[in-house]
Amino acid sequence: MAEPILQLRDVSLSFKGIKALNALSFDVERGEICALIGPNGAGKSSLLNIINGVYRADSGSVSFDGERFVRIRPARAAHLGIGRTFQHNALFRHLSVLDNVLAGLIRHSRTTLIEHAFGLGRDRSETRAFGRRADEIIGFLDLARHRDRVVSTLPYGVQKRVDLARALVGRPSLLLLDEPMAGMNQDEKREMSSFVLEANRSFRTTVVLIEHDMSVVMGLSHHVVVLDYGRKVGDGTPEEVRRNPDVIAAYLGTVH
Ligand SMILES: Nc1ncnc2c1ncn2[C@@H]1O[C@H](COP(=O)(O)OP(=O)(O)OP(=O)(O)O)[C@@H](O)[C@H]1O
Repeated sequence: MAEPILQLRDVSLSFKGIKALNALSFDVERGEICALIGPNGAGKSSLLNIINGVYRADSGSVSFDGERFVRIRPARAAHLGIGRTFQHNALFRHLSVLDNVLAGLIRHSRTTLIEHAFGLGRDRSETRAFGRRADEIIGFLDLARHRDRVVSTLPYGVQKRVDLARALVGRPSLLLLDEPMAGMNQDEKREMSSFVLEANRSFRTTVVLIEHDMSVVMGLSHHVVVLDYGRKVGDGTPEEVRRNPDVIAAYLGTVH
């Protein structure tokens, strides 16, 4: 069997005595959509922050694409192919959709400061290539009619799609989505789900997403991992997790 794209082994993290993650281990298979669920404060965002290097685990390890690390710098994570969106979108609100999507390529630039300053060959060809890639992803996410609009003037659901475009334009092999559907109505959630699924299928992007809406999780994911107080209480297919009594007690049975 192929090696999982992501392996977490005994990952622990504390904040001033609060155990955000407690000896957490699980695998994510290449090409799957894996949902991370659990009550508020269960440790889901902290885990994404460890995978893309925003936080350093106190102990344990993460292996991505065969490379094992305890701490990885965010720039290195992006370079290796880990893309990320944030819970509260971190877009440049006063810039256009196109400029925001192009910002997702900054870490992929090979142009030096000198080449950039003097508009030398590599700068010009890179600029053209980046423009093409940005337009491709803008088209893919049905954002073409918004391409030159300032982000702050767009509806919330469209802004979340711009955030997805910015994360996808770097062609990540692993895409981490922190509540991509938070605050959306049902139509917007359906639309966003179909774009996540399309990205997974068309680009073979492995997806790890945090989501609270169980109907979205059950409809979209191949694999569900359930956290409660930093511990794993469920790990399996959506059906297995739905039937797991520990999960029902920890999460599905509680008002969220
Ligand atoms: N930077 C931080 N400083 C201090 N405590 C933190 C920090 N980040 C997370 N925590 C704590 O770690 C625990 C896990 O938080 P985390 O945000 O990872 O949970 P979550 O499952 O993503 O929650 P939510 O669903 O509300 O986003 C919580 O007790 C939280 O208060």
